[in-house]
Amino acid sequence: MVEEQRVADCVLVVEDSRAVAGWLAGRIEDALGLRALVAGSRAAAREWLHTHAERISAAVLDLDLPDAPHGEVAGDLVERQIPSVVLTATIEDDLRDQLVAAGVCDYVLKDAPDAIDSVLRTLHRIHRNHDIGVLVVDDSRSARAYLVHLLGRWGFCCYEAGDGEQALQQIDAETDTPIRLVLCDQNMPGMDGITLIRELRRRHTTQRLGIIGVSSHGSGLLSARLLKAGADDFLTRPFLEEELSVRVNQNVDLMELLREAREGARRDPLTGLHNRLYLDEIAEQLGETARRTQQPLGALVVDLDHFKSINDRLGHFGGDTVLKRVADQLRDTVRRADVLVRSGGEEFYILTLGIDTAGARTLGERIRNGIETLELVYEGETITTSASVGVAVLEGGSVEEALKAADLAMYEAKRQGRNRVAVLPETD
Ligand SMILES: Nc1nc2c(ncn2[C@@H]2O[C@H](COP(=O)(O)OP(=O)(O)OP(=O)(O)O)[C@@H](O)[C@H]2O)c(=O)[nH]1
Repeated sequence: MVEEQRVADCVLVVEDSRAVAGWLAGRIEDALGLRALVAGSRAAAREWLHTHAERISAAVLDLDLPDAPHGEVAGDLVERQIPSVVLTATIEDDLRDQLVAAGVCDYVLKDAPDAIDSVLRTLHRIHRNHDIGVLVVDDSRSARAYLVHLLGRWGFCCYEAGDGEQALQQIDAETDTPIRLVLCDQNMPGMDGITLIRELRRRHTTQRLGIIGVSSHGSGLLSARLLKAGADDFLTRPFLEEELSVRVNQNVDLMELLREAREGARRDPLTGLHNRLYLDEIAEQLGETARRTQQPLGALVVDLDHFKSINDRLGHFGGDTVLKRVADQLRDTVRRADVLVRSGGEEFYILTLGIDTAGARTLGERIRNGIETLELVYEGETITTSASVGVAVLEGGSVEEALKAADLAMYEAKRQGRNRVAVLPETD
């Protein structure tokens, strides 16, 4: 690792207009959940840098300050390797070149209608990038150093590999900041870029690992070959520093979106719990872990009683409120390692490893009691609810078999009068 990871939760806002600074600080705190440190002059900015440098994740800079009218403050930030975004009134080519050469990572036109959104997007990226490892693969030490330098401006945590073999080892090695993106040169002795990309892609999906191919010979055919081998994007040398940052950030954005979409598809939007799709995906592995480690697999099916009458009385919004509260209660009751799923409607599944029948019965009873004693008030009306809980513990069985048995037990609990726990098969 060549760049030290910075644990930081503040953004430095350097702006001499109090009104603009206050407004920016508010938006940063609301949108990003980061603390904004405000400085109205270069001297004040230096004071923050003196006392808080380790906590500053990024900075937003006004270049025209009473005690530094020519953007001198940018140098103070760059010197400390703090990624900076400049808010500027004009962006002539000269100024742009000057800013980029000074090491500023982005600039935003003050008067642009989406200026604040651009600043927030850039700050979000920088802050996020601190947790993203980028592996730079190139046989040229100076080419690697240049890329690492540019990526460091954007907060990335960089790793280096001098050839394909090293890159494959690095990808599989444990690192403090997992490698999520590879920048891979095409022309390397031994394994070339295309071969390495093919191998990386065989091992990892785009969602897990982004790959950008870098080539020195700008032929369209080579770019196409890099993409066909599995790269998500490519860069042709020589490139503008801005092109690199845009491509890298957009690829990381895409991975983030894919991850969010995937995660969202596996969550129930009402309660925020995992859903059936998630359970189906992990079921096989969970059963396999139970068998391999010879741990019993406990399944609990929790079904609310007479939930239809709650909907009939309170309407669907009222019913939804009850479901959310029950979900919170279940979340608070199970252990972090347990699997908790809203399987549909008013039914929830819990899967837990290494529990015996007595323990699972106790857990079922705790859940039943927690739901019965929930303090629920909806539109001034006090509501009570209860649940029937089916419990099954299998040794060496699958998740499906455990849930089937727990489901039968849940129906037995309903049959016996509801608001109770039933265990199947009865082994006690
Ligand atoms: N508010 C709300 N209701 C839901 C949701 N999903 C399912 N339901 C309702 O849950 C009720 C389930 O009714 P039933 O299957 O008859 O079960 P029950 O009334 O709980 O009766 P028992 O399970 O036999 O005790 C139905 O009225 C569904 O419309 C949801 O997301 N929100």
